Order: sequence, then structure tokens, then C-alpha cells
Amino acid sequence: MSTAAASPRDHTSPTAGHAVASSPLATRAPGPAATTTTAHAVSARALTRSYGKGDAQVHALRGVDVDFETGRFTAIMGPSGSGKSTLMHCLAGLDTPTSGSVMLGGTEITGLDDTALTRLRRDRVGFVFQSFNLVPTLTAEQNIVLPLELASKKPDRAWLEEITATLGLTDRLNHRPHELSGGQQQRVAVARALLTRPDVVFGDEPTGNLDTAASAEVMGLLRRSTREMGQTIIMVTHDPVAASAADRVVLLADGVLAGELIGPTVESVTEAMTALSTGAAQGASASVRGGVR
Ligand SMILES: Nc1ncnc2c1ncn2[C@@H]1O[C@H](COP(=O)(O)OP(=O)(O)OP(=O)(O)O)[C@@H](O)[C@H]1O
Repeated sequence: MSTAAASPRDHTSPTAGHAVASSPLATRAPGPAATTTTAHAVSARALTRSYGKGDAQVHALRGVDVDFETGRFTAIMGPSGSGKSTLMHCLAGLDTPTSGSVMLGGTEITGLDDTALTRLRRDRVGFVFQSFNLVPTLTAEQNIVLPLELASKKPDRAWLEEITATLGLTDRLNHRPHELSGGQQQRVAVARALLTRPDVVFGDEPTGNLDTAASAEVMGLLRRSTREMGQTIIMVTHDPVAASAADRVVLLADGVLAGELIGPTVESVTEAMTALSTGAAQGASASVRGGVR
């Protein structure tokens, strides 16, 4: 893993996105929002996040450089405490890094004030959580359009119909969450996340409360949303089966990148996770054949 700063990277280059584990770091000074065209929906450079002070200080992220290509589905995996949630929260503008930078949809979000971050999360990011987070008194459709209504925007009806048809929700739109299965509730949450056409959908253990069949169904739908709608998805998961639905798995260990898997399978993910949890972070990247960079 690289640990030293080097020359700046070109965020606009379509070829700049692949060399994650070996890429040089480029420190970008926090500053006002700048907009560029990018082949990456999200990029982080030299990202650090520490909590606490003195002896009690925890370095959750210790210099992460990573790019997430537009229209791809990426899973973030690693042992407990490796920094997965912290990374996702920093990428989504839910947490403020200690240093380093995050570009989201061409906007440098590090340095944005709270109002701008709230607007960015509302307009350009979708979230799917383990606990679905649906409003129990609203119907499925009302839950799906809620973020737009809160932003005083009208939903695009044709897009709403397309998404709900793709997710198999057309005949469930007037049901309330308690009248839906867990898998159906999560599909409602996915529809809600997709409706705003966000730059990125972030998933935080989206299958954590689902049984095997519902989990496979939701992963299949997320995968389709990248294939058929060009949606970028970044998902934190502990589940090798869920991760195998992604195009790529980014591995974290102890707050740094420990490699990645392209075209992951359940076996390759399990092997890499086993290597990481036995402390062989470098071995994980070297040992999984045919896809680890
Ligand atoms: N708000 C916080 N205050 C103090 N320490 C924190 C805070 N959030 C996270 N940490 C610490 O940072 C480290 C990384 O935590 P994080 O939740 O990102 O890991 P994770 O890989 O998502 O873990 P898990 O798989 O168990 O959810 C851990 O040591 C954790 O205890």
C-alpha cells in the first residue's frame, strides 16, 4: 500500500480509476466546491479520520486513496473496525474527514458548509440502510416520493413507474410497510434511493435484515440498476454472497486499503476476508487469483 504523497492525479481522466491499491496519493486542499466532468462518481484522496484525543485517539482511516467509477457497483469489505462505515460516511458527506478530500459527482465536498452538505445529500445521494427506514404511516409510494416532496419537487411519474415496475412494486404501492415483507420493504427503500437519480446510492448493510432469498433478490435489483439505469452504487457489507453481486470489492484493513477484487465471487471474497482477518492484509491482495489489483 502506498503511503507517501506524489504527483496530483487527473480526476477527469477516464483511465485514472483502476490503480487503487498502487495509486500515488494526491493531497487536495479543502476549499470551495469545484465542478468538473469525471469518469468517477466518487473519489477520495489521502483520506484520514481520527476520533478522540491523546492516548484514546483512534485512527479509523489512515490515508485512503480510492476511485469509484460511474455506473459501477462496488462493495466495501474488511474486518470489524477496519473503517468501512467511516469511509462510507466520509464519502457520503455524513462525516467530516480529519484530512484529505472527497470528490462526489465532480464536486469537492470537503470544505462545504452544513447547508451545502445537506443539499448535496438530499439532491445527489441516495441511501439504503439495513433497517429500511420507512415511515410506517405512509404507503410505499408515499415513502418513495417523500425525499422529493420534502425538497418541494415533483416526482417524474414515468421514472417512478419504471423504477417501481423494475423493482416489482407496482401492485404494492398502496401498502404500508407493515403489510410488506422485509424484502419488499427494502425494495421500497431502493426505489426511494433511485427516484432522485442520485450520483451515488450508498448502501449500509442493505441485506443485513433480510433472509437469503430476499437478500439475493435485492442484490440482483441493485445490480440491474447499475446495468439498466447506469446507477453508481457503493455498499458496505459483511456478507460475501452480497459482495459477489458487485462489480468490484474494495478491501479495507486497519484504516487503509488492502487490495481489491474485480468480478468477485463468493469464494474469492471469502478467501480475501479470511486472509485479512488472520492479519495477512498484503497476502490477501496477492493470494486471490485472477482479479486482485
Ligand atoms: N464516533 C466514533 N468515536 C470514536 N471511535 C469511533 C467512532 N466511529 C468509529 N470509531 C472507531 O473507528 C474504527 C473504525 O470504525 P468503523 O465503524 O468505521 O469500522 P467498520 O469496519 O465499519 O466496523 P464494523 O464492521 O464493526 O461495523 C473503530 O475502531 C471504531 O471503534
